[in-house]
Amino acid sequence: MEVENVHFVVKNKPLLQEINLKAKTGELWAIVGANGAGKSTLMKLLSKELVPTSGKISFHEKDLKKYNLKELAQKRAVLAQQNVITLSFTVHEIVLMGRYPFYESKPSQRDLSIVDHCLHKVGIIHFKDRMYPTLSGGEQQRVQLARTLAQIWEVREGFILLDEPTSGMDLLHQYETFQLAREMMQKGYGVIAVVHDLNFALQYADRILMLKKGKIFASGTPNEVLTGKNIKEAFGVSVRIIHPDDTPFPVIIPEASSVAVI
Ligand SMILES: Nc1ncnc2c1ncn2[C@@H]1O[C@H](COP(=O)(O)OP(=O)(O)OP(=O)(O)O)[C@@H](O)[C@H]1O
Repeated sequence: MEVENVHFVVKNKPLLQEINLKAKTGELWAIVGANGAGKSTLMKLLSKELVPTSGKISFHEKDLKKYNLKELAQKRAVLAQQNVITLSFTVHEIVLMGRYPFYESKPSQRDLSIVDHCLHKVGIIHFKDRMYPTLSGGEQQRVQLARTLAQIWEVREGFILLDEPTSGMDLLHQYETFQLAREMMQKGYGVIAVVHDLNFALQYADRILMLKKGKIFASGTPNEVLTGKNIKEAFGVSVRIIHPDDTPFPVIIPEASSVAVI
């Protein structure tokens, strides 16, 4: 997935400017930045929910504009930031929606077994017959993750776009979600995820794109991008980055004295 000099403007207000990104399959990109930096807007452009005002986005070397939605749905899956569903669908029905691009009127046995497999994978098979609106926020998020996986499960060189995939999840499920994202990446998928927790980004991403006020502030490996200086400038928080002997990655700790009490 390649983004070349993309700008996105709404009512004369530039939300994104000069965005460049080249994400390959077999790579996990984390998009980080303060609230309002433009992360979700970029994810919407990557998923074709929005169209750039100028610049170009290509997917597998073809202009994203030239894909129809079904074709795109068979190659990439999106977990959006907001997934409000109040209708009385069961968990199974929601996850089966991930298979819609692959069947006409009736799901095949294969579709149904992929759905079960993804429900197992995300640890929610016991919710299969529950009504979706009765689940907690974190549980609903796991259902949406299972739907996203079900959509992409048999796609070769597919892309998974995750906008805050762990929002509402407890610590264990956050870890499991990032492990799963890495597992998918190792299977040959491309993964691009908006990540708020910089320690998760540091631990799990291959590459990081840091946005500030709609522009790229830094891009590169976690160690290159997640420096104390960059974090201070992009988030307004001083941090200490420590290197414990018993972890293979550094740990970012906010300096309490630098955070203003609201
Ligand atoms: N349709 C719109 N019209 C005007 N402003 C918009 C529109 N959509 C988004 N914005 C603004 O663009 C900026 C970027 O929004 P975006 O949702 O991409 O931020 P974000 O980095 O994902 O933030 P968060 O971390 O809070 O989810 C915000 O200031 C938002 O208010």
